[in-house]
Amino acid sequence: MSDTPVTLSDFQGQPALHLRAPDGAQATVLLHGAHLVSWIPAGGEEQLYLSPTAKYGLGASVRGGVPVIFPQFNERGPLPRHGLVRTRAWQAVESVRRAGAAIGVLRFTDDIATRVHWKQGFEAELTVVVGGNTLEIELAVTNTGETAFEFTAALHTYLRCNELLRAQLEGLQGCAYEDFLLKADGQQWGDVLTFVGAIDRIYHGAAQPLVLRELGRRVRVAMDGFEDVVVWNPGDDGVQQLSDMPDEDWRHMLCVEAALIRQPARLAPGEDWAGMQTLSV
Ligand SMILES: O=P(O)(O)OC[C@H]1O[C@H](O)[C@H](O)[C@@H](O)[C@@H]1O
Repeated sequence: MSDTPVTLSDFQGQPALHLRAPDGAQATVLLHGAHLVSWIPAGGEEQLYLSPTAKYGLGASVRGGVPVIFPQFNERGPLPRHGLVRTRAWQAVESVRRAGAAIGVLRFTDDIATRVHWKQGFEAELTVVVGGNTLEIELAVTNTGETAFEFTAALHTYLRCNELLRAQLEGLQGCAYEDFLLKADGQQWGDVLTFVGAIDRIYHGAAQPLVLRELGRRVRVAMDGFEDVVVWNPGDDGVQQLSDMPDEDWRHMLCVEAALIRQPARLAPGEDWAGMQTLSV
């Protein structure tokens, strides 16, 4: 029904929450991984990149949208790459409309499969708020166990680009970064980052918001609670190693990830943490 803010729908054969604000702004979140796969601002067009050859279903990590990374970023620790929750089913726990926005909340609780890798009790909650020209994504984590734990995390957002080679990312001036490809540290001198191919950097201490700009459009990316920003694109060579992305598509996406990597968060039993990424056009 058109005035229902959130409906359970089907996306590529997967159960998904479809959020629709009164002004027509929309977002779609798979229960699998609490993975956002689409965001269309009011009166606008799709702002996220989603690979047309993405894989879905049991155990798959979806190429594009917003993967939720927790409790370990990449291979920086003993756990599976990018953690334990992006390939698991979450539960839809709440859907409401407030102040012109549609809101969906999904939850994941530790289980026997996560405890095989990580013995901690935890609850992760993803809240998605869509309305007008804005999308808010909040990740909250609670330590529900008996012992303290540390974690790293990210909202691994794939922004859509018309042409990456003519796009620029602004707002990282002065930030220190770790370059994963060059295995070197650096510092961003100019305010404008442009792209010629692969990039994989973790920036620290970003001024906010960042702006991804290209001819005729721009997307702002603000962060709260996430201290790092990962900027990733596989480039021409790297994309050929990805079985779930067409070769030419590296020019149509840029990951600008709200991340917590350099300084992991530590939660004592009963404590919680939350971080938010806000996208706006
Ligand atoms: O292919 P995935 O496991 O989804 O990882 C995709 C990318 O994620 C992050 O951006 C990392 O910084 C990259 O090193 C990694 O290649």
